[in-house]
Amino acid sequence: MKSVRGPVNVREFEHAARDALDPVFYDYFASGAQDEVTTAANEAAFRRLCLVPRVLRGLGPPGLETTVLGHRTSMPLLMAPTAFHRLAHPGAELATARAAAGAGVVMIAAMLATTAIEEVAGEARKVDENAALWFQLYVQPDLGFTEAVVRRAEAAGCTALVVTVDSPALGRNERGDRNGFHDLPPGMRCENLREIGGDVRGVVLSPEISWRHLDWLRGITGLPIVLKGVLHPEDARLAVRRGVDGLIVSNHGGRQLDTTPASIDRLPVIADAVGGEIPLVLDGGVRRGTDVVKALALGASAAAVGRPVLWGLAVDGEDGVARVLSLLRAELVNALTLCGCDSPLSVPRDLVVEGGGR
Ligand SMILES: Cc1cc2nc3c(=O)[nH]c(=O)nc-3n(C[C@H](O)[C@H](O)[C@H](O)COP(=O)(O)O)c2cc1C
Ligand SMILES: O=C(O)C(=O)c1ccccc1
Repeated sequence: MKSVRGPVNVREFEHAARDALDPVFYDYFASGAQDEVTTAANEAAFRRLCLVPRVLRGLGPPGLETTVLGHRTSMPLLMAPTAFHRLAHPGAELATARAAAGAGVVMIAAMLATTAIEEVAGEARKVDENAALWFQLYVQPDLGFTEAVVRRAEAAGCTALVVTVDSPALGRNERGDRNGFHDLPPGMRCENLREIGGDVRGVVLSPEISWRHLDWLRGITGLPIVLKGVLHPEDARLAVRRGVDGLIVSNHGGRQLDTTPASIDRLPVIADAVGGEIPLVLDGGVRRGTDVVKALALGASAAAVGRPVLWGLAVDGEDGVARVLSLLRAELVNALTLCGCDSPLSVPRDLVVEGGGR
């Protein structure tokens, strides 16, 4: 039998990416904060959770199409925002955007991208004129600058703002310290930060950012606002009360506060707190179709992937990202079928039990 060339799952993509990348850049992508307890916990938690399939349900093949925040998506998987795609591949965010648009999934473009949001949006639209692009924002104490960035995202046609709220300071990245990696290499800039010179060191992750800034943001833009990085049910309740449109249950891939719980382990309490009022997206450690099914069962409308996209990009640019997305799509079809589910909306809570649970 002819063997398949290239990685056959996300884990193999990571290994291939490690071979392809400058070790300093690989460390930047792979690392978590401090002891990387949370980064490891995210994946470990999915392995601990078990699926209990239903049988003889007589269903057809599952359809994966669904909506998140009113946006149609070809599957319940989004691209989480990640900074600095140019470190992975010269195609950078343009390659990622083409792959996302080609696969019909929402790309959440990072404020700290190495390609301008206008160019990313233009490229996505060449592939699919209805391609969905959301914009991730770090609210800056300089509100004038923050507003300028929001206006650029709006003008580029982004259809939601993802406000990252788990970053009142930057997590302590010790691999970066060891490697002396604190700035982009020459020739690379944060193209959404042109107004402040394009230097990532100009970005302020400030503990002064508060719900008042959210109210201000609500007042200056009509875009739906999604908070990224909520882990406490009380914050989820406050978000609903403040008119937030969606939440990403996330610990930033373990890159901010180390020793937070695995994000999938927080999903049930957050889902209880919001009671279906607003959609939830889960990210952190999603590496398999079965992981997506677990997130759906525990209350998410969709999951999102960060590093898997970067591994695909590092291995083969747009084609590598496209391959990662198609592997996850095929795994998701297979997992839903084996679970006895025919759509992302019909994944019951009792499909998931703790390891050894009843
Ligand atoms: C290299 C890298 C850069 C990231 N940059 C950002 C960022 O600029 N803004 C943000 O909100 N989250 C950022 N994240 C966090 C991701 O959006 C996401 O929460 C996380 O990667 C999910 O975990 P996973 O990598 O295990 O899929 C970054 C993650 C990585 C790995
Ligand atoms: O690396 C990250 O996870 C991230 O969000 C970030 C934050 C500030 C500067 C560069 C990247």
